Amino acid sequence: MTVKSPATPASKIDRTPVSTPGGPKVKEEKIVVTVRLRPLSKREQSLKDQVAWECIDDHTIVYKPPSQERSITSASYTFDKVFGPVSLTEAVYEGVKNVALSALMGINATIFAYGQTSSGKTYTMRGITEKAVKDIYNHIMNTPERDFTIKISGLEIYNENVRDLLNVDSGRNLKLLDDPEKGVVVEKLVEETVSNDQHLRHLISICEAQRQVGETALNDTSSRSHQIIRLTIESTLRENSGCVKSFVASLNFVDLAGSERASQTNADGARLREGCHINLSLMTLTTVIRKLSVGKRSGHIPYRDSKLTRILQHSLGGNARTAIICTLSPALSHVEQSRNTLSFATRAKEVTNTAQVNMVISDKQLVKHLQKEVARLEAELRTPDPDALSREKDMKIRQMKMEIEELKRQRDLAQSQVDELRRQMQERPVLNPFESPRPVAKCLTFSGPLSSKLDKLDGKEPPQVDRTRNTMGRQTLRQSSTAPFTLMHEIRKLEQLQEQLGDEAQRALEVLQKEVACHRLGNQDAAETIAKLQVEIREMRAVKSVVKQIEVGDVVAVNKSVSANLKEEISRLHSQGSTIANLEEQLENVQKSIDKLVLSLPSNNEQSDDVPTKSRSQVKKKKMLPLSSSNSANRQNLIRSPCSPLSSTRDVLESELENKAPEGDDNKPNETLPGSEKVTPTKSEDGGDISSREGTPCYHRSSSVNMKKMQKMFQKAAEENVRSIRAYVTELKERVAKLQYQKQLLVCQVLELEANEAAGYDLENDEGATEQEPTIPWNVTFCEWRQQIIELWDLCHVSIIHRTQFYLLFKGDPADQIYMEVELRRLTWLQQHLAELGNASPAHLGDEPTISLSSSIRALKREREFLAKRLMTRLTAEERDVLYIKWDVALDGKQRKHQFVNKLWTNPHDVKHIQESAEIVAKLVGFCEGGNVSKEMFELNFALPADKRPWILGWNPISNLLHL
Ligand SMILES: Nc1ncnc2c1ncn2[C@@H]1O[C@H](COP(=O)(O)OP(=O)(O)OP(=O)(O)O)[C@@H](O)[C@H]1O
Repeated sequence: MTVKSPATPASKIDRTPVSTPGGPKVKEEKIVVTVRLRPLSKREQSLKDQVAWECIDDHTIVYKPPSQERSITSASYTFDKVFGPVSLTEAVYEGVKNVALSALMGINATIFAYGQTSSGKTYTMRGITEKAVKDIYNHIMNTPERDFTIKISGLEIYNENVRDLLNVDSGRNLKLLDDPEKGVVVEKLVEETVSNDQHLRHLISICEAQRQVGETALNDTSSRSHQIIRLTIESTLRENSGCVKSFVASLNFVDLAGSERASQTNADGARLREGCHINLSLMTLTTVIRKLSVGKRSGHIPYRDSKLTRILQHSLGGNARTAIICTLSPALSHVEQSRNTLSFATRAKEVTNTAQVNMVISDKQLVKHLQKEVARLEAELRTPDPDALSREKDMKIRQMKMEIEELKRQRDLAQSQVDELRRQMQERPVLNPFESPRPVAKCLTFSGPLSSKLDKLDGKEPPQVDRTRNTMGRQTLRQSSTAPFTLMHEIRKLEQLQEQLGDEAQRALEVLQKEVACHRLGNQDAAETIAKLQVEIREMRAVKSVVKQIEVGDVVAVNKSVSANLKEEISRLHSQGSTIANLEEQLENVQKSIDKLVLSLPSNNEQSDDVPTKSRSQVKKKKMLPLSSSNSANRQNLIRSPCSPLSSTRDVLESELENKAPEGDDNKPNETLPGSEKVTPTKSEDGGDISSREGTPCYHRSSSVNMKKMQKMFQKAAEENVRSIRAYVTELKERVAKLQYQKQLLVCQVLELEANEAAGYDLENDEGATEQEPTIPWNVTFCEWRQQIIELWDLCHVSIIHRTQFYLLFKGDPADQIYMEVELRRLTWLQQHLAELGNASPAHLGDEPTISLSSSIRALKREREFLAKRLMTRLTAEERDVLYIKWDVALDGKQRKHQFVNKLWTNPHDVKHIQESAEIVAKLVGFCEGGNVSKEMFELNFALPADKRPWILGWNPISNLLHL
């Protein structure tokens, strides 16, 4: 049943155009032009007309006159597609299908047929319309998520009058109106809503039936009007989506009347009049096309000169995709008309349209939607739907179940990680520096991604690195794709090792305490030192307990939630930073105390020749007595701990035993050890009774020869002990520094992991890819990393003193890997940071320094000025001249020193240049290769990564020390 809605003609649809986000997407596109050459008609055949045209390929049609017509110039025409006499309408439709179906996506489309009378326009357009209708409905069937509404209107322009083909009663001449939004609209034109494809076909057939047709000499059923069938296709996402925007577009099927010659059509009377109107409007169309083909800005386009061009204005160089099918008769008798058609087609090829997706909000639709929504809410308020409530409850329960499952999974994962950790810890007993046969440095072993690296630090394994470390960037991302838990796991392990390190330090101090205890009895300075050390030891214990408290809390936290925010984790590490710094400070103090203690040792005192005899004898007594006591007190420990930092004293002690050195116990002064002879008090060197003079009954008697020997022996042992302790403390410091690096590395990984997550990297895939990468030797990686570092230094305008220091210190030792990696990561981050920042001023946060390209360049300039000054003080005039000559600085040039210094570290790709620059800067600054600069100076500040800036300032370069 036909649903007519005369009250809502196309021109009256209530709609508001809506721009697509970011403005309408306008697509410029040329009109699609195809040509269809029909077979000779029966009439033409009967007149023995000849075929004058041939489609030589899919795009080219050629005029091929019969032999007697050779005088006429042959010509060829090329189009988007040409179809020969045997081509089916299906094929022709395929050539314009895309244009037609654009209307389903909100893009206006027009397909029209142009050609002389009887060339096959109606024949072709019928087929095209039929196939388009079929495809439209197929699309609707396959797009259930959208609601489609199709409306149809039909009109003809007959003798320059517009008629409604669906409502012939509306009048013979409908008015054209200019709508500011929609352009030209036809007043009172009926637009019928289509219920289905059959309905649409039916309505189309009504239009065709209503069209003016007349018989001419060329065509029994010649269309005497231009026919426009317009489908308006609107589609909206289905109601429950809540979307009120719709695609809306019109699809025009235009079957033009054929151009004709009165002489050929034998028209007279009405036919002649029709022909005149037809030709007139087609001429306007041709003019419009011609003008458009040379560019839209070529002046006035006479759209208004005919109703046809007015109505089709959007389709001609406007907001529509347009396809023109030019139909041709192959007959030689129509060659001139065919040439005209091809000429029109050639012009049309050059016309550019600007189609865009049309979206509307229908006010009615919007109001309807809102009304529905209000009604639903009201209904809900009045009577809450028990089903809806229970559905909601079910959904929540399902959600909670899923969350519980996820939490369980995370808990199990955490548990398995903890178990694994435990297992590893059991397999690898905690190393006691006093019991382990291995050097203490070997305590730094890790499992997981860091383990190999740290093992390599020990220099045990062949120095090979993962290829993914070959370069930063993508490889780094892969490497950093460690799961958050693994990272936290690593952090925990580091903390455990840190605690272990604290224990070692503590034990070392205990030994030290015992060691120096002997001095208390005989040396005032030593006694003070001991007191100080004891305070330090207490403080260090306090530090350790703080660390422990934090760690215990965190282990619980880890078990509670594996997916805890990694940033919080880093904040926590940051808070520990000061604790670690305290520990280091304590170690520093201990070392100072030890230095002081060494100075106070008898050997140092002995060197003073001007010590009065009595004092010297007292000193001797003082040094002798406590030493014997000390060694006896510590002997068991030392013998038990062959690899302790005091292990070097072992030989001494053994030799002492071999020499049957006197033994005793402070607590059992009068007892002799089992098996030893009971000795009587003896005179000391100066003839006095030691026990009586010192008032301490615990000293062993010996001959003066033995005593001397013993004194020397114990003195030597004491010196060695203190030296060992000092070395050990230094080592501990280094290890603390390394731990700091490892933590920093983890922080980097966390940052990268977060960045990766934000960027949506498929970490698992990346990990998979990483596993397949073969490993490459460390020396190769080192060279690559160093080159990258040098280039990044240059890009980021890093201090050249820092570069020099770093370059000279890290030369490829596998143990340097961590320093190299941290530097590379730091610089990579810095480069990105500077690139992101551009010329913008960096924000200030509190008192912390800011980094920008300009500030870095300024700092580097200041540094070069400093070095230029040093050039004058550190080098002789001759040395300077040699350098000037070598570095191409004119000896008589102005500002030679600045010129020279400005050349240092400027070519990151020249190895020789880099090496020489480093050597010169080292000389100017006053440090030699690996000399007075320790790798520890590259210790990183452990800073909160949320800000990140302290990290990029992280190194403590010597330039800081120089207060540049
Ligand atoms: N490709 C074709 N194959 C076979 N027959 C065709 C083809 N094209 C057209 N014809 C036939 O040629 C005749 C004229 O076709 P048609 O009426 O479509 O021409 P027209 O261009 O619409 O003419 P007019 O402008 O006078 O209306 C018809 O009988 C039609 O069946």
